[in-house]
Amino acid sequence: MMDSLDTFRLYVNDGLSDEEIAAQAARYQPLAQDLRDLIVLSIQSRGGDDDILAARKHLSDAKSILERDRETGPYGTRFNDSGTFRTWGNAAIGLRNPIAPPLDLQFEDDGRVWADFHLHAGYEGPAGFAHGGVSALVLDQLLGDTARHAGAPGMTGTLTVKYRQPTPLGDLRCEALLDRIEGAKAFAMGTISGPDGVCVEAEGVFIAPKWMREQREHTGVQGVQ
Ligand SMILES: CCCCCCCCCCCCCCCC(=O)SCCNC(=O)CCNC(=O)[C@H](O)C(C)(C)COP(=O)(O)OP(=O)(O)OC[C@H]1O[C@@H](n2cnc3c(N)ncnc32)[C@H](O)[C@@H]1OP(=O)(O)O
Repeated sequence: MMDSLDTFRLYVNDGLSDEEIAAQAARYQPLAQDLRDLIVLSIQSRGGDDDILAARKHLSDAKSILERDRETGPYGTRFNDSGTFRTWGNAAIGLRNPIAPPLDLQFEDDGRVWADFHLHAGYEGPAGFAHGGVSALVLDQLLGDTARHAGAPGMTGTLTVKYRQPTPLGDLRCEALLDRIEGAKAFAMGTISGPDGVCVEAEGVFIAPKWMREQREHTGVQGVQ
């Protein structure tokens, strides 16, 4: 089990300049998008044996190239001296993660957090609709980031999800607000909406873990992102 020390090892100031970060984003983001396209093609291709074998050979070559120089393990949270944070492996917002829809969260001054996003055919649960676990993933991230945006970052303690109507695949919007903060706990609520209105509602409790609260007491620093 990871303890708080292990967690801190995944919070790294890697000293990159903002220019270097922008160059990395420009390099790796298109790769994640290509892989997202491949996820959809894996489901939708009608290729025969020859086409699929040929495509797999290209993918195998791509894997060999990408393996030449690589890291191992999770990406963690990286930041630099100017305070640019990167969670590029994150399953919901990670710029380098093709599993992420991704959510491009918008943070408003009034505390509201929202994103327009797209769920492709790879997020299917019931025929033609989004998997309920994927909706929960989106809402967990959205509400967690809403708590963080309000200055109360924390781990999800409880996420309550109410599925009002099936969520169609395709273009969707999610939005959330902070409800209140009580000590170590921040309460946020939000929705996912499709063309016919709200499909999913959620409430979440985000809790600053004990070690983070102790760190705050000792250092006065609010904690990690
Ligand atoms: C690495 C760290 C960075 C964190 C900063 C991240 C910020 C960046 C945000 C970006 C957005 C990410 C969005 C994705 C977020 C996930 O996906 S997180 C992953 C899923 N969640 C987890 O794995 C959490 C696992 N559980 C835990 O780590 C611990 O049980 C918790 C939730 C941190 C609480 O532990 P604790 O600090 O020891 O709690 P404890 O002192 O016993 O209780 C504190 C208070 O919380 C209440 N409480 C405790 N557990 C619960 C619960 N499960 N439900 C409701 N209330 C509870 C207690 O009753 C108590 O209330 P009061 O008595 O103060 O009224």
